[in-house]
Amino acid sequence: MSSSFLAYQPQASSPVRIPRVLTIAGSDPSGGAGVQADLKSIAAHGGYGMAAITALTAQNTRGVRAVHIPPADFLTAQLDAISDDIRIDAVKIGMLADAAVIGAVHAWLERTNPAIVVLDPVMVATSGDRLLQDTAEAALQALLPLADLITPNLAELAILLNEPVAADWAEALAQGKRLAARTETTVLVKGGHLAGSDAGSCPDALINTGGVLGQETIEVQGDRVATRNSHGTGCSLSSALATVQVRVGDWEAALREVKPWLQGALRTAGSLDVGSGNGPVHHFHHLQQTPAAGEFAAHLRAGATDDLEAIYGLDFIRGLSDGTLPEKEFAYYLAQDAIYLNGYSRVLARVSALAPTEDEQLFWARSSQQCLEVESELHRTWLSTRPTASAPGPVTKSYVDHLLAASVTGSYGVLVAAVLPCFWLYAEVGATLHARFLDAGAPAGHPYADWLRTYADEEFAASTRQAIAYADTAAQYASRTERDAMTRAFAESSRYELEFFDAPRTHG
Ligand SMILES: Nc1ncnc2c1ncn2[C@@H]1O[C@H](COP(=O)(O)OP(=O)(O)O)[C@@H](O)[C@H]1O
Ligand SMILES: Cc1ncc(COP(=O)(O)OP(=O)(O)O)c(N)n1
Repeated sequence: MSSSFLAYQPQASSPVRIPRVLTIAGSDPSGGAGVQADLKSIAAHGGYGMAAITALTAQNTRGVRAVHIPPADFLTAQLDAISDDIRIDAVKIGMLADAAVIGAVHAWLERTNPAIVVLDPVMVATSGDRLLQDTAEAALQALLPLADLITPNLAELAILLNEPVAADWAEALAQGKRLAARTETTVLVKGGHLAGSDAGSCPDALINTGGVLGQETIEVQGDRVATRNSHGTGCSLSSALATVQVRVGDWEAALREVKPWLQGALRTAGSLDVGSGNGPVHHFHHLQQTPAAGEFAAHLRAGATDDLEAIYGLDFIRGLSDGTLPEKEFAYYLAQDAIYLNGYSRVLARVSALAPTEDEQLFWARSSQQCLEVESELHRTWLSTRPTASAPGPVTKSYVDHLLAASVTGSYGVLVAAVLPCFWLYAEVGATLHARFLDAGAPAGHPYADWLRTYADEEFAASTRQAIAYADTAAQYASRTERDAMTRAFAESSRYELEFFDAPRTHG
């Protein structure tokens, strides 16, 4: 047992390993804001989340349809049930709905005096719907001094000061200072709704007149993420700050940790594909470790290097290139290729069926059809004058079986990775062979000249680039486990590409 483990005792004064954070807020059934966002945000920062619900909203990403406020006594019952039993390391307060609810929260805070209180003075949703009755504003003002951190957006800051909304960042900071002075607490001024010449960035600033911060104003700059999926950013930010503050005990450090996370949550929000309005942010984006665009494709290509080198070293490839390949082996290769293409076409049809977008569905369906066309063209031309084996050889059979097995996993990404080497490695080998043929002066008597010329197909090269891009995108949406399975499926198919080129020598 480590000494730090022994030092840990579950007493009121003991160090906190997992912050127990209570959100007192409204419910958003669409999961993007309110307690639902808070609980995700708390969990995303390693906290244990609890929720006492102040109000039920009927809302989605397009707006709020209705609000139901249960009796304030019942909120008190929820709060007491928690504080009578559980040590609360931090409290985040969100939608308070009306004066009776605020009264219940006010009384409970005074009774329990939690160590950390973050108050997000939710008044109006971004959709424009009111989340606090205007008759409750005085009660809210009275609650502000009980918080350790207040996190108003620009509109809320203006209402709390009874002033017009700040026209720029400098004015917002001045308003923040006035609110901090009046409430004698720390204020986080948020730049999410900045307009005009300041709208290019998204700064936030901690302001405090009472010496809690290192300086009176601490600005943390941030890039503005171009997205409409910002539903619940305020809720997510305030509950994340409450959670991290338990661990680090310093508002500036907490903000510097949370802000990049929130930017990532905004950047990846679109991948959630939730709703048709202002969608939610992706609270758990950091767990997915999404690869950057092109990164996964580069990883696959690097993994195929050895197989490609081995392909170039094969007698079959050398013979095809310099024209010394025995005709019998070429015929075997063509016959097996035709059999393979038939199976491959069926697998591509399955990829099309699993595709998440219409563009991808069309691409794979077209590729499936083209495979059949190439197969019948092979029979009509190259194979019409050569004896053909109608049974699949052992490599052809194993390769197609591997693809069929990948197609029953049900994962689009795994299947795309499995079919990709037949595009990618084939296109690279083809381009190299064609270039070698041209470098040799395209000798007229070369027995495989016509075949080598087919490798100069720009349409196939373009399809290959598209297939690689689709695999790369699929990896960005995949879990780490699925990406590993994609890597394995690609590697196995690459190996079969190598064996397929060698099969005429070993089985032909
Ligand atoms: N488009 C954006 N890009 C980056 N950060 C943003 C964006 N919109 C909001 N934020 C950040 O989200 C947090 C919430 O800000 P804001 O939108 O002003 O509050 P609210 O969600 O309460 O209206 C702040 O840290 C702000 O800087
Ligand atoms: C139940 C509930 N609480 C709060 C909000 C407002 O969320 P917020 O994080 O301030 O951001 P917007 O979604 O308004 O941008 C809400 N909508 N519902």
